[in-house]
Amino acid sequence: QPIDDINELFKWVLELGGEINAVVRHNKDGVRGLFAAKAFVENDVIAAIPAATILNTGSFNDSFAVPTLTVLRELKDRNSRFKPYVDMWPKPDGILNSCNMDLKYAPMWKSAYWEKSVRDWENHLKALLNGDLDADLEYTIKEMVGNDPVTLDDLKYACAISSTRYVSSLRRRRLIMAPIFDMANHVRNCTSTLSAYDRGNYLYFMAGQEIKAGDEICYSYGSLRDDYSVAHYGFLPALEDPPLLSLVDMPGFDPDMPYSHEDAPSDDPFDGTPEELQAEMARLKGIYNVIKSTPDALPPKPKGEDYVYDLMKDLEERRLNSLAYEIQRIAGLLNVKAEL
Ligand SMILES: C[S@@+](CC[C@H](N)C(=O)[O-])C[C@H]1O[C@@H](n2cnc3c(N)ncnc32)[C@H](O)[C@@H]1O
Repeated sequence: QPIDDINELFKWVLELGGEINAVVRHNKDGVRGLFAAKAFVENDVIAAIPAATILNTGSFNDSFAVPTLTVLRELKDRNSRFKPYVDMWPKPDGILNSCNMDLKYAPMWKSAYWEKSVRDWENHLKALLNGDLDADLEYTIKEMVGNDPVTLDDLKYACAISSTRYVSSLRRRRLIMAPIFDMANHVRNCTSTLSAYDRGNYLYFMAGQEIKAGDEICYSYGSLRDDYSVAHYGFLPALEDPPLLSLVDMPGFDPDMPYSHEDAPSDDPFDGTPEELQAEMARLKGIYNVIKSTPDALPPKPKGEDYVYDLMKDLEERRLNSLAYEIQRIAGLLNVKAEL
């Protein structure tokens, strides 16, 4: 995630009437992020982003093809009016989520749900490329990008860019991509907010509390569980204490219910009658044993050689730790010894 072209982006946003009280640099983990250029108190404006710089990537009801093709259109258009913004998007090797994860990693999920999800994304994007979905789509590839050649990798990249960067505002119920704001990295309990898009033609990014000059500015992408965060954003959030079960390992997880940030699963620890606790402990042990006994699909690699491999192994370790923690907690309630 380079920062060479950041001045062009800032210049463009300011020329179009924006205000930016932040700078972009890499944080201690090497991740590009947004940092306070001055001290803020609650409700101070971190950035005022003019409407003319915001990319509208479709409605909540549109298919995945709309944000994907909107981003692809701007990537392919040499005269895009969003060029200073497009130039700051991560390059294909600097972005990862289910849209562009190589299928060789799919078995590393050790979860039927997530493995299917990654394979489904590839199949959707292939169907989009082949025109198999045209009759069901809001826009076809040709309608959006004309005669420029389009590859599966182009679609995977555009899909990953849009789905890791769009946001919605309370008033304007669209998927929108807002420069500067979208440089803020995730912190689960971050209090900074995005205005509803109801004051003038600006989207305001506002401090949720005091922020010291030079501190990294965060935004909460929601209550991301580790597995959900890897699938949708390609990173593991800060470790929680006590550890949180992965989304797919939670007692109420229903593979047929789409996940919604507004209705995120509860963090309240499971409780019930001794029979219910016994059943829950057995369910968790079952998952734990399946993960432990599933052989790795890829040969071991030294740490630091392959980002995706390391990420998937770290996710597996976190999953096992959170399962072990929860099994032990329930065993404590039942006054029995947890055998793992
Ligand atoms: C909206 S962008 C944030 C800005 C991004 N770092 C950039 O330079 O373009 C979302 C992406 O940033 C990265 N990211 C966000 N929060 C992160 C965090 N807490 N730790 C590591 N990477 C994070 C992930 O790659 C994610 O897909």
